[in-house]
Amino acid sequence: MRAGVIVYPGSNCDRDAYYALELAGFKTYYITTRDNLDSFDLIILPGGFSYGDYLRPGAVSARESLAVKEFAENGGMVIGICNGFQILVEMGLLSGALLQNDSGKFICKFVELEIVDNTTPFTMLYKKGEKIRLPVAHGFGRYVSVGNPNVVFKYKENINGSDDFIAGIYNGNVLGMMPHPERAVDEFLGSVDGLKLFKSVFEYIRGGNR
Ligand SMILES: NC(=O)CC[C@H](N)C(=O)O
Repeated sequence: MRAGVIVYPGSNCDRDAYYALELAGFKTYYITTRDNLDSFDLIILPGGFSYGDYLRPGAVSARESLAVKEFAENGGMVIGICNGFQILVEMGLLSGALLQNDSGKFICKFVELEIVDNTTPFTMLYKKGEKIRLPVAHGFGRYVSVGNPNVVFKYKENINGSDDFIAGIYNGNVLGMMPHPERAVDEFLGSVDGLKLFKSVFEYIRGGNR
């Protein structure tokens, strides 16, 4: 199973994502938006400050990620984490918007989350209602929903003012989430709760559901 981690100018979680994907069993590659994506089973848009977060976080990257959009629209699996989630929303692949935290401050800490939906390709190895601990690190994580997004994760405490405590949503084959599962895949990182996410999607693809 082949996973591609898109490296934008300003990405800073690409190596963490690579490490997590390899642990879950993927053969992983660093790629750019100009690479051919046809041979990949999964594309990751990692966290960071792509294009310096100008004009809004994810705004510039979204407009140079047409190949990712096409990949997702053809049914390819895509995960956007933190800045990657911001890019997916700016691309219109996921609904809503990610605005500045209600505190106006950057938040960097472990938070508790609830698995709201374990029927997705990304969460099928978790239990419904399971509580997990993942780190967050964002200044623009306040999710404002438009329509009825499919909620996958909720914060236990509303750390950033998101509508309905929403921390992550999905739409078929596309997942976006503000917390960082790739930074919680080994005991020395303080939590292993993120690993099951990458293993879930690995198992899903291996089952021939691509
Ligand atoms: N860790 C990240 O991906 C940071 C996300 C984003 N640039 C923000 O500050 O909101």
